[in-house]
Amino acid sequence: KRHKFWETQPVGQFKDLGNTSLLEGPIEPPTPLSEVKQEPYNLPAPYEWITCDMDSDEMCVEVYNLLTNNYVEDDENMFRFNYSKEFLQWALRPPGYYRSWHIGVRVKSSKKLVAFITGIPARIRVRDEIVDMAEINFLCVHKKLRSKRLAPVMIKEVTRRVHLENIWQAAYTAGVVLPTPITTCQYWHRSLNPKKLIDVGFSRLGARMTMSRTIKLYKLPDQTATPGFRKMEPHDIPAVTRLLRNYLKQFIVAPDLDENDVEHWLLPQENVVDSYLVESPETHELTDFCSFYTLPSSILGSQSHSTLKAAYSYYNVSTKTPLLQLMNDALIVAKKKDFDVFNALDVMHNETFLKELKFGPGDGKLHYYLYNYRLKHVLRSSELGLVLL
Ligand SMILES: CCCCCCCCCCCCCC(=O)CSCCNC(=O)CCNC(=O)[C@H](O)C(C)(C)COP(=O)(O)OP(=O)(O)OC[C@H]1O[C@@H](n2cnc3c(N)ncnc32)[C@H](O)[C@@H]1OP(=O)(O)O
Ligand SMILES: CCOC(=O)c1cnc2ccc(OC)cc2c1SCCC#N
Repeated sequence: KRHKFWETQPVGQFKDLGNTSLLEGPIEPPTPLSEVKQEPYNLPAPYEWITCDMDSDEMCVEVYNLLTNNYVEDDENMFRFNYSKEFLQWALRPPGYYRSWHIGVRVKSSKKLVAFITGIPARIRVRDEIVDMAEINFLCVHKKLRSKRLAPVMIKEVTRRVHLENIWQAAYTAGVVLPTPITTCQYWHRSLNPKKLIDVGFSRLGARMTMSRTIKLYKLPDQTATPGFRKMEPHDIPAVTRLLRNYLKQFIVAPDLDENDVEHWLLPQENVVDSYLVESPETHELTDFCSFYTLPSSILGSQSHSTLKAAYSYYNVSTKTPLLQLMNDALIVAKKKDFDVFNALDVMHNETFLKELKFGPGDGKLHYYLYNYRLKHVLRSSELGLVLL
């Protein structure tokens, strides 16, 4: 498959696979800032760049509407991600964020927003190296402007703006195969509302299974099982940071989170992110942690339902409570919060609980990528400690 754009980029190329003489690390050295292109890339005549100020509610609504109608759909066009406005503001304004990395394309005449791409700064550890990176996300071109090679221009422009901040690496995921994944993960789904998933056509009644038997199969207790299981609160930030930093050490690629990062990414926010921990009733020490984020999807082509309420496993740490029991408690609280499904990737230690907690494998894959950073070997998904939104 020809990748006319990606073959020009400093990313692992398919032709290099197996070439063991290539060293791990940056593919190209940084450019002197004076040599970074100062002006934006050219867009086709009718379009202009706009920097999207996500503090502006009006701008947020425009971004929300573009993504709601034009962002990622599954292969069967059953669902389309429907990130909420408050989720987008959370995802795009972490500590140290750059407004200039929130990039839109407008139609000059109508001022209509027709494309979007974002970056946020992140410290990512790769083995023993801590690398300042940009996490690239929300690349979206309006359905009516597809296949016009706009995406490469969007990507080059965000790259240019990231370079201007003296950052030379990036991390991103995609459902499509590009040069070259550092690992490929599988989505797993745990039904919480099996009747709805059957109504919309995602799940089918098992052979020799009635609807009531199916509902019973996925039924969860009303209360969590772990003594000391409670919602995370602000005063927990230092202990959660210690717990998470220590746990993530075991993975080859993982975020290097400090207390400011933990405060932003893991302090509960309604309809955005939920975090729970286990505080030992005897010693009051924090022993375990689990979290999930809220990402609804529009249900395309269903008369009976318009929105799927989905929870996505985020970062989980088990040091005393078995991960199986901790995640079952996460399922219980997600069900109580009326989620229809709890999704998880097979990253970190997730595969140790997926089958036992009645997750089923999805047919979608998620490929992880690094930009301008070569890894000697493809990673197993269990060697990955990074979850992107
Ligand atoms: C140091 C800092 C570095 C920062 C930058 C790092 C890199 C960040 C990279 C971005 C990470 C984003 C992560 C992220 O947001 C999470 S993945 C979600 C991406 N968005 C969607 O799937 C939304 C629906 N689809 C669309 O809006 C369009 O189809 C898009 C815009 C996807 C492509 O628009 P289009 O109208 O369908 O296509 P053309 O304009 O004609 O362009 C075709 C070229 O684009 C390549 N392509 C297609 N999909 C891609 C994808 N998901 N990543 C990267 N490249 C992708 C494709 O291989 C081809 O190049 P090739 O000819 O070489 O094969
Ligand atoms: C019921 C299980 O499927 C999903 O939750 C879901 C929802 N919305 C999507 C929107 C776009 C989409 O494009 C890949 C997939 C989904 C999926 S499956 C993969 C995500 C997970 N887990």
